[in-house]
Amino acid sequence: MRITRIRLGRISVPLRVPFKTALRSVDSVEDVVVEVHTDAGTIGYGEAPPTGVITGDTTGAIVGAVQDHIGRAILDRDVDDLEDLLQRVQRSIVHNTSAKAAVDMALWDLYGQLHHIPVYKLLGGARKCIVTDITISVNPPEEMARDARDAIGRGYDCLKVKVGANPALDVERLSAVRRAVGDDVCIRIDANQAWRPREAVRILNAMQEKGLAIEFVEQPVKAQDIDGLRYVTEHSDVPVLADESVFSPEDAMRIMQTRAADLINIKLMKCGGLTNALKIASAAEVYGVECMIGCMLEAKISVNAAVELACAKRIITKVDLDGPVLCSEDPILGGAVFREKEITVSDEPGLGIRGVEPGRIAYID
Ligand SMILES: C[C@H](N)C(=O)N[C@@H](CCC(=O)O)C(=O)O
Ligand SMILES: [Mg+2]
Repeated sequence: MRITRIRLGRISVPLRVPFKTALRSVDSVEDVVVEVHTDAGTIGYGEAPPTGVITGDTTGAIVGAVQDHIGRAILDRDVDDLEDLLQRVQRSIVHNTSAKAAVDMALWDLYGQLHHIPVYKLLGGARKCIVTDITISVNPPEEMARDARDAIGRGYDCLKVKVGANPALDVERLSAVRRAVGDDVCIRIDANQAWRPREAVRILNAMQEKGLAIEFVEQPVKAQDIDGLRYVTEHSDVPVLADESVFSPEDAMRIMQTRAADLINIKLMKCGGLTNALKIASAAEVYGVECMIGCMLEAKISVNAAVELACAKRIITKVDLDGPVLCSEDPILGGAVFREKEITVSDEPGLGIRGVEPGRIAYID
């Protein structure tokens, strides 16, 4: 099975409500779709979101990286030479992890199709169903309490609450959310790098004193401030999960070896795809560090690839794959079934994606 063509397109999917974090505010998912075509008539699907504030990747950069570098490195080659292809993707250009992730997952998709096996089984096949949290955007406290109540009404029992936009409000925000949902709901928080280390410890301690029962805090301080991250890990009773501080497997190793965080958030868009995500998961198994599988604001093609990984590996104990359920519609055909918090992986060969609804993709030819 030879790779004959790489086709790119853009999709736009409106969100139910604006997505707001300490880093950005957006109304829709605007992603690049990658199709890797073969001479057997099969297509491998990938997707990449332009999350410039986290990965540095813009739409233009993703398109340019695939067209001018990554695509050229795999064109005319045999899908069965998977190991070589995956290495070619990673070596074709530095950085550009979202573009690499999109092509990497498309290659795993084709390899699974070639050998008639779903990717989650190829990678380990630990389970068929996972349960995701849902994100509550950072807003004034009463608005967040209302959004949290709505999420519980939709059946969610774990909330990922965004904080950090005006940190003086954060304890009040969490108090309002906890009051609104009661004690049985799991609440994790994500500061998206907004706090300074000592400020983080002060806020987390205040939340603990108020009995707000925070499961863990995600990325309390700047991505590059590993000493600051370790300071929060050592001085707060709330477990710390490293997100923006961990892109590569090397980053993950450094964090685990120096105990700078208690948990790691694996995202395909940060590490460059399933191939490096597997390395992070293996390193985490060695260190006994539980992982979360996360996503950017993404539609279902790329989140579906993350579902396959989560269903393959038991070291992934926490799931933040709410991209598709934050959207007001789903134009992607096939893949995992998202029934609000319950996600069931596809048993089709490869990643199980059948394409994008007609008229919903704008091809870049
Ligand atoms: C969508 C997911 N729940 C999430 O919060 N992901 C990121 C932010 C993604 C983005 O800005 O697109 C995170 O920080 O965990
Ligand atoms: Mg995060």
